[in-house]
Amino acid sequence: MDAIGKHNVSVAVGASAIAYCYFGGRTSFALVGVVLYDMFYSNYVFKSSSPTSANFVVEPEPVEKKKHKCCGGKGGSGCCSNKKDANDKAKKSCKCGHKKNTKESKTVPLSTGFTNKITLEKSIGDITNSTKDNSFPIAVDFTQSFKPKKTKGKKKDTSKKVIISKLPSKNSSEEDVSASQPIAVIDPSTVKSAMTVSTDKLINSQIYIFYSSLQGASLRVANRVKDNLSNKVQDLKYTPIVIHLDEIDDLDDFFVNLPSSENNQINSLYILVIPSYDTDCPLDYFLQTLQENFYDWRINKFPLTKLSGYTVLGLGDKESWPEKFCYQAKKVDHWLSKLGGRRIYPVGEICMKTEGDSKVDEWSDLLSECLKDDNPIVYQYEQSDDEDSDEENSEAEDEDLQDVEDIVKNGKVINDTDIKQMVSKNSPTFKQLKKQGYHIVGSHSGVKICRWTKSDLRGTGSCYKQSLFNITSSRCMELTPSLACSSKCVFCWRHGTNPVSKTWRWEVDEPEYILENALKGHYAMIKQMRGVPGVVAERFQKAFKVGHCALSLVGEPIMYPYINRFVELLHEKEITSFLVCNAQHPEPLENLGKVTQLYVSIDAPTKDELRKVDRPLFKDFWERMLQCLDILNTKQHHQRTVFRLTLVKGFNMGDISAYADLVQRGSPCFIEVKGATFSGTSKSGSNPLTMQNIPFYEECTNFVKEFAKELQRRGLDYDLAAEHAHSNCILLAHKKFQINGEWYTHIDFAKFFELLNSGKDFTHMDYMAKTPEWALFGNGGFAPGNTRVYRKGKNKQKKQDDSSQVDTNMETTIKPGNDITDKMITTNEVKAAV
Ligand SMILES: Cc1cc2nc3c(=O)[nH]c(=O)nc-3n(C[C@H](O)[C@H](O)[C@H](O)COP(=O)(O)O)c2cc1C
Ligand code: SF4
Repeated sequence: MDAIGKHNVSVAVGASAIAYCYFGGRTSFALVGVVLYDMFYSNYVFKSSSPTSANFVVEPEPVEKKKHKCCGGKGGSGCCSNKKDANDKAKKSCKCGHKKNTKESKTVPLSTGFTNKITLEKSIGDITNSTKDNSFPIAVDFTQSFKPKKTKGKKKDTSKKVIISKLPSKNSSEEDVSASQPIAVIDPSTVKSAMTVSTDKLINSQIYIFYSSLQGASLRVANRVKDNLSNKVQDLKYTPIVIHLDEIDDLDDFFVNLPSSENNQINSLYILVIPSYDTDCPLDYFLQTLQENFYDWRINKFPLTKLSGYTVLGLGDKESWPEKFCYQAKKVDHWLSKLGGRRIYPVGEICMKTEGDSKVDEWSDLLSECLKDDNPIVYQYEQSDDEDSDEENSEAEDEDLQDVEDIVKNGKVINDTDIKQMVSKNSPTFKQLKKQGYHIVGSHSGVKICRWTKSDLRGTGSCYKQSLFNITSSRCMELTPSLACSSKCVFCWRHGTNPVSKTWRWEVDEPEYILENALKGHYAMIKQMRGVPGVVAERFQKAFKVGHCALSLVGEPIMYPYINRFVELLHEKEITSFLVCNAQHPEPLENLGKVTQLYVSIDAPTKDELRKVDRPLFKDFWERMLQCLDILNTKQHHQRTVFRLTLVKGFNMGDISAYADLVQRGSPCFIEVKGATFSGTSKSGSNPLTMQNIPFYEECTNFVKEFAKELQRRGLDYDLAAEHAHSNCILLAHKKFQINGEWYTHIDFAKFFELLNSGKDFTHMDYMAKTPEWALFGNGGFAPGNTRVYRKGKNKQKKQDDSSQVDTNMETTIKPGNDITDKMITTNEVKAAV
């Protein structure tokens, strides 16, 4: 308002006051009306006739303003406010309008009608400036005022927050709130409704009861909860479904995308029965995935808002783990709520040692009551949730920066805040692996004598690697420096008990320690063979000098951070290295040093099939595999490379042309095709294979013949080279290993070490050896010096047919039931050997 305006208002107010005192009542109101009309009219006429009015716009002379560098209110030497005014006083604010070094908080009425409290470090200056310039509307950035405050350095408030509330319904009173709803009514205005209110009845949802279990309690409890709910809540629309978390191929199917239902009309409600383990367990991976999803910018930050609700039932042992009682259940609850899930009932914490089933029933009864209640449930969104997430975000970033090197020093963990052992001695996984015959070395490595080592010791046959590559099974040690894997292959023997992870997240043992103790463990197991009938004395003796190390067994050896040093140590002891990797870790593959033979598992030829067969943890598993193939064809081209195909009927035997594409890309020296072996169906169902999925040898040979044809049709020079019919294994080799019409798929080990010790560069072409006649494709591949044994009553006819395969050059062998007692091993021989 200008000066004239202000003057008119004063006159009007004065006149009205006098008129009221003098005339009173209506007359004074009439007078005020006349004065106001005059004021408005004269102002309008004045303005519209002004030369600077909108009708007669006169552009002001452009004045070049001096460049002013804004200090943002911080002051400092460059700030104009440091210049003194005429009275030699420092100015309080600089030209940009920022108050100098003063933080003020004022309540500013905004034109929108809201009243917001904003920190005026910036805004006041803007307003002042804008007012001077007459440039409305005022540009006030108040978005900052809603930004969660950084809480770095501030101690996290870990005290529990009550975050479930019950919205008062029209006909409900305070008394209506039953014991099953121990929850305060909250002010709905504090609720972020976009992510909160469930309007649907909970009983109309499809209930999923997830569990994770190492010893079976959680499975039992999950079923108990299911039965209780089914019995107590008559109106449940759908029967609850119990699901093992470890069996879910892709957790995203449930925790990023919700289960698909008819036209997406059915809501889902999750109940999670979660045990706790202070040792490494599959839950660690589940928790890691939830956390990663929360921080993954590609994923909607609150994917679980579409759930009608969730609740967690924790199982634990309060007596033995008082400080960590049900800690993983609480963590699961935390991440589900962070992902937008609406907690419909508080986390149950049950000590299975002291409370058990009765407490489970109590918890599930109260949950039933809660499900029956058709009042909408509200999740109270707390601003502090955002603050926490900010803090955690920066913590997570810090963790990312933490290198494996930082957590290991002389094999000891130096930052042991949350780093577990992969397989600690008191864990159920350890016990299970022991039962399966593994010798666990340190906390993440294992050795096991495979059946071919035993068989070769007894002269009853050796492994396919002897036929194809010249490995002596009785001198071979099968070892893995990482019992954990980044896949959950359907044909894997581990049946889902081993730890899984995309990256190394455990304590690390030193390579020297692993090798020394692996050899000790291996020799101890060989020693146990001394009393086994049929063991060949010479082979037994030689077995105490390991000549080969198959880095495979279970798990993913290349995940071990010191894999290169470990291989070097093997070579120093003149032990060859056969490294098998699952094509999911391109970086360590690229950095891998020389190995005797480098395998890459190609478990399926297409993205879809690979997902089904390997159930990989990585989302970009296909790209990772292709990247690994490129590395084989470039940086690692000097190595003796092998594609390992494991054929599983109904999973990966359909698309030969797609396999050929991969061969073209990776250009391996050899392609080893092997029918999957049946390792039993797991109780948990984590291994879905049955005998129907195991191909017959004939099916494997047909596949390989077609494969060779397809490769040749593309001008790729591969052909059938060798076989080990007994284990359904056939070798396709590149024709560069065929010299003068003869195959050279075997390895000259002495030459390999000679080249290695020379320090010169060498390639796969420099240490090949001739494939013996018996190993060539079509000749069966049963190694001479062995006697084939059939199980009682099985294939009597076959025994006669195969008798021709038993070589006359046999080493001293003892067949079961054969009384060549003079060839039996004496105690002295054993002592000498050990
Ligand atoms: C090696 C080991 C570690 C455990 N660590 C914890 C723990 O840290 N906190 C806890 O509350 N319970 C702990 N427990 C107890 C289990 O969580 C409890 O027995 C649970 O019922 C096991 O469920 P499951 O049989 O489904 O695997 C541990 C049990 C074992 C064997
Ligand atoms: S890569 Fe090997 S250890 Fe890992 S899951 Fe597959 S078969 Fe098992």
